[in-house]
Amino acid sequence: MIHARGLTRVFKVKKETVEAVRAIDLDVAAGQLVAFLGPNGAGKSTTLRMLTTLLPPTSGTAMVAGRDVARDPAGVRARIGYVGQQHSAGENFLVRDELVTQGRCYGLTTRRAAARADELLDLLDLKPLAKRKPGTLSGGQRRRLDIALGLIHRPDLLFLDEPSTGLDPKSRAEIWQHILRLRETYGTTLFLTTHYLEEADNMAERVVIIDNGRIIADGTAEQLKNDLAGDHITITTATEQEATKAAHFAGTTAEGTTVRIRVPNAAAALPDYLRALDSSGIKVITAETTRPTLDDVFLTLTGRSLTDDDIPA
Ligand SMILES: Nc1ncnc2c1ncn2[C@@H]1O[C@H](COP(=O)(O)OP(=O)(O)OP(=O)(O)O)[C@@H](O)[C@H]1O
Repeated sequence: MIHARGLTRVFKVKKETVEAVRAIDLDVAAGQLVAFLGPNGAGKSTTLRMLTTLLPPTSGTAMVAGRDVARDPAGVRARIGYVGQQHSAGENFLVRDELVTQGRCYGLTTRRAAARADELLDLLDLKPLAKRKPGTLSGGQRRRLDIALGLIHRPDLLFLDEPSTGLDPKSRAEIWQHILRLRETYGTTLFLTTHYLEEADNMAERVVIIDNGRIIADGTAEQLKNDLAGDHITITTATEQEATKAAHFAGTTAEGTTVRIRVPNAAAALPDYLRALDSSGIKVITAETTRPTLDDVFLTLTGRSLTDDDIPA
């Protein structure tokens, strides 16, 4: 559904050159749900804008929904939907009328546009709001309308830029329910960016991480966590000397009275580690095991946290 090779975008701002996206290769199969992650300024939006024909690549190629983004942008646009960070509905029409009007813009007959509007109002639980103006909807309702508008022409592939950002936790959960439901109903391929790592971890079947314009990891969340981060065992001891000794056993260093070690399977490794410490006379006060997060994956790869807002663009 997406095949990009050497996709690159360079911006020239006065005398400065910004390499926003650097020669990325990306293949997404039909029906996949891919979460595209990266810190601020990593190149997510620029990639999305190139794949959706909103921005021409500086070099490289991309076939999206079977069409070339450079040679046949109109063909790409007819086959994809794009839900950007800005709202897609104006304020002039009521919700259902907006859907019908945008359907007509895609060349649907009034009858077919109306039928499609009703189908989407149903799918996205917007039926009771059909006669409201978009400006009167809540944030979550408005986002559902944006998604409905992105789907009006039955695209095979839907791009969503930060679909859950700015919503309260309940509305975020609802948006995800709807995203999963539309995938189940239509088999739509979904490519989305998100800042919420737990969402990517729980919902996406594939996670692609971009940093500094380059793809640095690509796989299922489980694969990435197992291969690149591993489990952790954290113990605390009564004294710093004991912690230093306990850390030495595991080939690491202690922080005060805390020792944190990385192992492939923490639940299996913990009993042996505790026995070894016990037989050396080291008294362990607390012990816990933790599974890694996608942030641990990013930390391993870059030495920085994905959730760190201070990461320079
Ligand atoms: N029109 C532009 N002119 C100059 N530089 C740009 C332009 N658009 C993006 N950039 C730069 O390209 C880099 C990538 O930006 P992009 O918006 O793709 O990042 P992002 O990963 O989407 O970030 P965020 O999560 O903050 O939206 C940044 O350094 C940004 O400042």
